[in-house]
Amino acid sequence: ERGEEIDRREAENFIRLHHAENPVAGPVEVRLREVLAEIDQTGTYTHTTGELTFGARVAWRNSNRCIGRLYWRSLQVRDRRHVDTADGVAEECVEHLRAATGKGRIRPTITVFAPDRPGERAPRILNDQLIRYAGYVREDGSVLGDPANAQITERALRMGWRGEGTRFDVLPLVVEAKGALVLREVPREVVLEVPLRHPAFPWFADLGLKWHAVPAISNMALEIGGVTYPCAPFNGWYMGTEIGARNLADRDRYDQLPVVAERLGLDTSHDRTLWRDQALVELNVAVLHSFAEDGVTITDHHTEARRFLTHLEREERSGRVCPADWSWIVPPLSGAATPVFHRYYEDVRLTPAYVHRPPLM
Ligand code: HEM
Ligand SMILES: N=C(Nc1cccc(CNC[C@@H]2CCCN2)c1)c1cccs1
Repeated sequence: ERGEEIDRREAENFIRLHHAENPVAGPVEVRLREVLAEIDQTGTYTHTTGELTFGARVAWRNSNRCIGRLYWRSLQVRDRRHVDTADGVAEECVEHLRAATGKGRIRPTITVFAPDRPGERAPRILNDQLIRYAGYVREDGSVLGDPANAQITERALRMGWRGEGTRFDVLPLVVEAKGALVLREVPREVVLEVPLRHPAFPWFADLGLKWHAVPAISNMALEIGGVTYPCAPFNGWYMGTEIGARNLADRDRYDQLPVVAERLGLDTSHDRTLWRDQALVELNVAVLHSFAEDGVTITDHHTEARRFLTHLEREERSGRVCPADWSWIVPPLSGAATPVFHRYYEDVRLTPAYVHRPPLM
């Protein structure tokens, strides 16, 4: 079958956007004629590397749930559209982590693999992120590690993988392409981690908590001008609250608030003592302090909120709408203590875009 028919209007809109914002790309009519002719002949068209790079950056600029868009122009784009085997994709994901991590100076990077082609499905990474901690479900239903990753952990175990059995076992990549399913360990040298300690409480280090430096999303598709790239892992750096207010705090994640509150000597007998809130703050202080002390890029929610409003004002000065989803932009800790809380946004959907892929059946 011809795969989904490329929407000619989407293609034309994107080519016009590219030329409007990049005059160096030359006369738009010439490129438009080429693209529309290629669609007529083959049912799709191939982006130039320049178009792909611009498209990936604008898709970030259009991401209405992202607070970190101020640096959208600096996204590093690794054009790997010629890579379409499971082994090739796994290898390039490892190289992506090496390139993006540095020694802690994290570089926002995306690797774009082969798109869906008429008659040939694109490769897919089954992990939600390139670096994830295993979640082992035990007989009594409790989970050792990250409960959010129980399903992919189960799949990896069924495929023969074995972890060390700690709370922070890095999962292998599971990649599917051309009907093959491949398991690939992520080499330790490309997995930078930060052990968590607190500047004022020596006992904090004894909790044995740590987190990985690089968040790299591998379960979203990149849509540019009617072409879908289902396999396009991208990374930035963390905002501390993601680790301290969600990953380590949520009850269906590492559920560490009661542990931290106990060690703080708080009265946890009633919510109204706000023991959860006090534990949250100290957990987030520990995350920001540990990353900064190890020279690993991270941002706090106050700084990031200010940067986002700077970005929004710049976009409006450029005559563009800056779409934003209030419920995702406002941080999960101290919302009203940040400036992004105290205003409205336009939650429109623009393309190019990063979209959630339909779940694999
Ligand atoms: C450079 C530093 C960056 C920071 C600090 C940042 C921060 C964030 C945060 C905190 C979220 C909400 C995540 C959640 O609550 O689970 C988010 C969402 C998002 N970010 Fe960014 N981001 C950054 C870079 C990027 C880059 C490089 C891209 C893509 C090229 C990107 C695309 C997105 C998208 C698509 C979402 C929404 C995800 C969804 O709908 O599930 N961000 N960002
Ligand atoms: N800092 C980051 N955080 C981030 C961005 C997009 C998506 C996610 C993961 N979000 C999924 C979780 C689980 C449900 C709601 N939040 C994290 C980045 C990840 C990749 C680039 S920036």
